[in-house]
Formats: sequence, C-alpha cells, structure tokens
Amino acid sequence: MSVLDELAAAAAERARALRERMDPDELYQRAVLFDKRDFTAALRRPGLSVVAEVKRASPSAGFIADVDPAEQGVLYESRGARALSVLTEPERFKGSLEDLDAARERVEIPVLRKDFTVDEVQVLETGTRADAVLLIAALFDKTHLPRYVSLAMELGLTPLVEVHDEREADLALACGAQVVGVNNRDLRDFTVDLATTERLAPMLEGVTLVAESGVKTVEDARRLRDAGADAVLVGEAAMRDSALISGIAGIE
Ligand SMILES: O=P(O)(O)OC[C@@H](O)[C@@H](O)c1c[nH]c2ccccc12
Repeated sequence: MSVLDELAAAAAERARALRERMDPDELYQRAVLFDKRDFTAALRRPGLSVVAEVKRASPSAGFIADVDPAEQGVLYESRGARALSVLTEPERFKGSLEDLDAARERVEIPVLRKDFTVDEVQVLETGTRADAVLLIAALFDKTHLPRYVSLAMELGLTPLVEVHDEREADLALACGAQVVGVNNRDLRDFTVDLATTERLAPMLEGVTLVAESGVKTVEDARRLRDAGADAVLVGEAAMRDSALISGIAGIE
C-alpha cells in the first residue's frame, strides 16, 4: 500500500468513528452556524499571498519541529501570512484538531484544515471549526468530488481542491472549484518539481491558484508567482525559519 493509500484508509477509519460519536445532522447545523473568515478574499488581495503551514512532521521530511501551533500561527501572521494551514492528521504529520482550534483562536487570518478528507462527515466536522477544507483530487473519483465541493460551499467553507496533473485539474474545474492548489509534490513518491505549477497554471487561469509544496526560497516563490500563482503554500521551510514568510510577503 502506498503512503497515500495508507493515510486515506486511516482517515476513513477515523471518519467511521466520528459517525458513531456524532450525529451528522447536528454537525451540519453547527457547521452552517460557525462564523467563517473569507479564505478566498484573503488570497485574492493584490500581490503574492502566503499560506503558511503548521506541520510538525511529514512522511517525506520526518520530524520537522515540535512547535506550539498557536505561537507558530501568531508568528506567521506577524510575518505577513494571509492565511494559515494546519495539519490535523495525527499519525504521519503529528497534528490534531486541537492544534487547529488553538491556532485559529489566536490569529485573525483564515485557517485551512489540512487533512485527508475521504468522507462527507469530515467536511461537516471541518465546517464547525475552520474556514477552508482541503480536498485532494487523487482521493476521489469523478462522481464524488463534485458532491464534496458543493457540500463545503453550502456550509460557507472554502474548498481548496488539490491537483497534481492535467486530469485532476480538469476535474477540479468541472466541479466549479474556485480555489485550486497545484501540489508540486507527487504524493505517491514525494518527488518535488516546481515545474508542475508552470505546466498546469495555463489551464487554471480563471481560478485562484495556490502553488503548494517545495518552496524553500524567495526565488522559488517568485518563480511560482511568474507562472501565475496567486498564492504559495509553504510548510517545512517556514517551520524551520519563519523569516521566509516575510521575504515572500515582500515580493513586489
Ligand atoms: O512543506 P512544504 O514542501 O512547503 O509543503 C507544504 C504543503 O504544500 C504540504 O504540506 C502538502 C500539500 N498537500 C498536502 C496534502 C496533505 C498533507 C500535506 C500536504
């Protein structure tokens, strides 16, 4: 089993447990009522936007840094991040929903829940505490992704649809996604290539484009901006040195 399949299977198991614990109708009501911040508007402001990620560990990097997620969020915001991404996957990324809540409580910028969403109940759960939800196109087939995108929108939750190739980019557009993330990292073998964004950006001209992964320097971010990205999502390098965020936020 690939790491991605393993992560998806573990997420499905957690979703099953959640369904036993919580009534989906009640979660739906709470999600509709939860007051959300506008993720899309934050990314659409003039200039290159930065989404800074709180990530303690990852399957590709291993242990990164054991930070306090709230402190890290405050630091990122002070460095000019326009949104936060918080990993909530517990096994390989060492994240939690508590991390998400703690960080969101201390910042004013919108927060993306970064996890492996494979069940609608997880979209509902995300709608009760975050502003945007990650939907990884590779985890869905053609019939399911549109349902998840619509459900998120119904809750006022911004779906960030993540793609890695042309077929997935087409699928994201067909679903009506308005914010699309191009992951420069191949989740199956962890290779990173910033040219992925350069290749797919022309297909995605009408949407808010987030270039994800592999940004290590201000130059990398500038390259992605030149390719057409409205925002870059930076994790590992920002965890190691948050000054990178100020550098990217300062790009003319
Ligand atoms: O640490 P990096 O290379 O800057 O990458 C951040 C982010 O793009 C990455 O964490 C990510 C992109 N898509 C994901 C899906 C699940 C988990 C994590 C991710």
